Amino acid sequence: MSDPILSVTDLSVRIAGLHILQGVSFTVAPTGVTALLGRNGVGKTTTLRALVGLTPRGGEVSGSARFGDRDALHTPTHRLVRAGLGYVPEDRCVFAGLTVAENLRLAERPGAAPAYDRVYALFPELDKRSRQRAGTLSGGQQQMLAIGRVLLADNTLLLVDEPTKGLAPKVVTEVAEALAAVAEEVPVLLVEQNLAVVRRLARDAVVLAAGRVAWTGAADKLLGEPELTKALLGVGSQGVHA
Ligand SMILES: Nc1ncnc2c1ncn2[C@@H]1O[C@H](COP(=O)(O)OP(=O)(O)OP(=O)(O)O)[C@@H](O)[C@H]1O
Repeated sequence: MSDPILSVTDLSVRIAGLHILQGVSFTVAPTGVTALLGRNGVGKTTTLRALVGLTPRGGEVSGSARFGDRDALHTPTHRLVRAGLGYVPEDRCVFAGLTVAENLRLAERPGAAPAYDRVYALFPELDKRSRQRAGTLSGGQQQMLAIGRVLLADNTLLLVDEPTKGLAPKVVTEVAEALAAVAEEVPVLLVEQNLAVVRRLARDAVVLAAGRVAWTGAADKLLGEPELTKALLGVGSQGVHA
């Protein structure tokens, strides 16, 4: 098997006196989608934020996260971004007062030609709405803008946090379809609560529990065993279809 694109070893994060991650180790394959799963509040977002150097001020991070020839935990965020690490945060973080086109322009990287063709082929809606203020887009359109922004550059790994959260079922399907297309080009570490989306997209799964990795393996194996799914995630997987 090819080398992982990301190898996380013994990642620990303490924030505000809480030992949230207590020695998390896992790898992300260089192709396809790896789902990072776990019950609410287990530390999935904390993991992604630690990987991109966005742990809240005062938080303590230790361990290592090998990304290419770097340790992501000891590399400033802007260098990681330049090295091809794309991050789509949970709250989307679009600039509400700016237009769609302006949001995209801000995401251009100096010295690299922005791939507007790729973004508009995947999300034609962004092209149509280029002059609309991002704050007036629907939740699904804002999510597309947040994903579109990272796709302007040639990334080698995307970290995507709960992209379907709060979206209507039809829009969940649209976003999942778009991510499936994205994942054909670039590997994705995906935090996702919607197991239908996980089933649709993920080949590999990593499950966090009590600050550690509780299970890793094939996503379809996890979701194909209702008792395992229930034990690890606290929810059933039956009747889950994207
Ligand atoms: N800045 C912070 N200050 C205090 N506690 C925090 C902070 N950030 C995260 N936590 C706590 O750390 C734990 C993990 O949070 P995190 O958001 O990583 O979980 P999660 O698995 O992504 O949850 P969810 O599935 O609900 O989004 C939670 O108990 C949360 O309250």
